[in-house]
Amino acid sequence: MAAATVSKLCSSRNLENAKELRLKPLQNRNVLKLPRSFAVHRLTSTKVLSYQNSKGGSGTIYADSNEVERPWKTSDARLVLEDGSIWRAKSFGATGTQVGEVVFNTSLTGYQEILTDPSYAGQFVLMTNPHIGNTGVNPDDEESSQCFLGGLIIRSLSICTSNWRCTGTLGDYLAKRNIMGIYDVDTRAITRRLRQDGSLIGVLSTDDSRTDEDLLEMAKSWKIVGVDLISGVSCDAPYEWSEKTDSEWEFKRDQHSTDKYHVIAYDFGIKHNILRRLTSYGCKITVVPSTWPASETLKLKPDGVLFSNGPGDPAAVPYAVETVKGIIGKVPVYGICMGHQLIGQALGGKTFKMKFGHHGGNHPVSDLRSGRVDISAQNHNYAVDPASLPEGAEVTHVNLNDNSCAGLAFPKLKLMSLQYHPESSPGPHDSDLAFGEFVELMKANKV
Ligand SMILES: NC(=O)CC[C@H](N)C(=O)O
Repeated sequence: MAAATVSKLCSSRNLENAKELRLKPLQNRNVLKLPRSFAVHRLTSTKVLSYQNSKGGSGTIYADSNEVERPWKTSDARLVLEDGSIWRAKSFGATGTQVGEVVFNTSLTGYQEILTDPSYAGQFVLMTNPHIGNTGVNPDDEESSQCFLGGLIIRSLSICTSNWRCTGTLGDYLAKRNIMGIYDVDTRAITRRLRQDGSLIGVLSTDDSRTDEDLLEMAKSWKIVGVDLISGVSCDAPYEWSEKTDSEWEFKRDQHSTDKYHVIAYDFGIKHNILRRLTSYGCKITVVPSTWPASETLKLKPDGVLFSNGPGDPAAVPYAVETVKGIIGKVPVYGICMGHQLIGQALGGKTFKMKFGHHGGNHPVSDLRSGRVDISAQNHNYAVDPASLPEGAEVTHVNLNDNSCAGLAFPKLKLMSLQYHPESSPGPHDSDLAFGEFVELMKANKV
């Protein structure tokens, strides 16, 4: 059908009150020009235009996406998943081609803290909250000095920012850090696919010269299991940390210890808020690289040792497990996420890869000792198998969504660990008291 015929059809008297008009694919022109009397309201999907004409009639026109002239960008990026599915999207941030594991995160807020969480190295984060970018970015919400993740996948990119702390847009922020982002993609459908089939590797590309088959091959041949990712995100040399939570955000003003406990914090990809919360609880912290020997740590005679969060497969970093083995039983220790998994292995237990993991700020966790339920922030794809743990190790917390192990203690070894994030950032603060528990563990060991 030629464009002229389409115009005639649209403006014909018969159609003035029409509610729906279906167009066959245009053969001669690739642009559909609507007659003046039709003001296009919006493009509700790539195939649907809603309109209102000057006579008060309104309705919907269906057309093939590349036959409609639109004032905004058409899809210029592809996400090719290892199952062969291809998702067309629009790009923002950096351009290029990137491979990674796709995980979905159910947090409603905190995208900047998620982007700077080093535990996402090697992964694309898909936000299930459809509206992202509305609060822009600011200098205070950084959880590390860099974005280590592979890319960001969102449904809708906010066209404006509104927040009193905002100093820039999400798009500019990602472009500056060379991180790819895509939007206008069906994030619900991808999430359902991941929930059904488990984690999938994907390739994001804005490069038209790469074929779908080429990108699929790239996705299929890439591996994340068995790869040491912590060495790529850890610091190079030890450093001191002394920054507390900013007084504006501090919510437990009077309860913190005034004693100073010296904590050595192993940086497997540590989030700043773990360091801030420990400092607020009265700790003096020395952060050390992932390869820092246990003997050097013990020489410093710390009051306690923290094993941090970090990306990737805990079974792929035997050197870190050896370090943990060399320290537990000698000083009080606290493990968070990757740190918890390494402790599990150091005790002789096993870790396994979950179907699609836990990522989000709304996971219920039960403390089996008190019966208390916390809503927690989580970000992990692996878990400790409690059945593999030796006698003396106790499961202290379980995730109420799937009963997986969410916390461990070994009182004789003065050891505690959590699979989730008591420091939140982003997420609820319910489990903040765990930092106090660690301080109590160090206190009891001192007297
Ligand atoms: N946040 C973390 O420390 C993640 C732990 C580990 N890399 C996992 O995915 O299970």
